[in-house]
Amino acid sequence: MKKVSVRRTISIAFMLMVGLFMVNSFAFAQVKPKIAILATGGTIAGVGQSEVGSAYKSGAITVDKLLAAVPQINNIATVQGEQVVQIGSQDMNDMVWLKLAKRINELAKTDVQAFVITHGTDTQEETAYFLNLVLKTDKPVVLVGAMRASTAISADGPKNLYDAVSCAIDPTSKGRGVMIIMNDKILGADDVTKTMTTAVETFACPNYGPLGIMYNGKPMYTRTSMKKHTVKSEFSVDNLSELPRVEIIYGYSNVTPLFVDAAVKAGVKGIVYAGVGNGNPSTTLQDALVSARKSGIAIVRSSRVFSGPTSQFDEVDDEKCEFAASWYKNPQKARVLLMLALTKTDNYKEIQRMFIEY
Ligand SMILES: NC(=O)CC[C@H](N)C(=O)O
Repeated sequence: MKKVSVRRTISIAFMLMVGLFMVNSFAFAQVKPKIAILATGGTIAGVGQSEVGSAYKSGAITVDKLLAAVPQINNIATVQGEQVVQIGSQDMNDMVWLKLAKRINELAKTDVQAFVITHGTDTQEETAYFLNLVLKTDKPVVLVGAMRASTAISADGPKNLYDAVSCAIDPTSKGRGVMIIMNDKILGADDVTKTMTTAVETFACPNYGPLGIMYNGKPMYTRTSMKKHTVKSEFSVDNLSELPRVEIIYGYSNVTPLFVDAAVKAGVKGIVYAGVGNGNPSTTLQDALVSARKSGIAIVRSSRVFSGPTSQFDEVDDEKCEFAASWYKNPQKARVLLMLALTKTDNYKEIQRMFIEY
């Protein structure tokens, strides 16, 4: 009788342990968040001629190879990789933006919990800002790149990619708008820009400061963006098959209306003027921009100066000229916002409102 009950106790204990193990491993499998990594190319996928030289080809390796270099990611997330394009980001264009945005909006409706986009650094800030304005999700979306090719000594891509995944799967990253992770920093799409051509420490938010830092694989946030983005944005790519054409024209001393005239002739819908100082055009340039405006082209004044606002009511009478001032948007981000603004309106007052809100 005693023997039977001892045996029974042992077998019950054994079954309990097996049960516990199964529940545990099931729970563990459940805990790993599902993440989509959308690859577009860039130096992070770059292959160099040597480990020490700077010459390399960007976008040379695929998403699978990229992920194979960082097996640690499999410990923290279940990854679904997709190769969207395989380009240097100097070749990024509106069509890829629309494709990327539509794909993320579609995946956001599934059980994918977060998104990481690998991207070349040259135009990474523009893609980030575009997505920030058109994605209809509060699931975390993080762009990541590298300054050193994957074959270089001390390649920065693997750590940046691990940080990007860690940031994206963290519950505190929800609803913060699109972010860029580079070199331990978490940078908001509304302000982030590339500040040095070759350095690893190149991305910064010159006006608002970073959103936080990555520390031991965890995001430590110190700031939240006050600008409208993602689910609160009025812009949508749902019915768009192309974007209105907007060109950027650069300001300098002795500038002539040559490029404004060319833009008008080419039939652009908007011009961003990267003016000197507080977005100032020369007298002749201003006349050319006013006549472009009169012909129906939207004009936004921005600045070639690295930081600070291009503010209204300074040396240019924006009301009289029917211009909008870009405030904290640099010319390349101003172009993104103006393209989306033009999908809604060409009223300069409305466009000005958007430049204040986004
Ligand atoms: N560091 C980089 O990613 C630059 C490589 C390339 N020009 C690109 O932007 O894709």
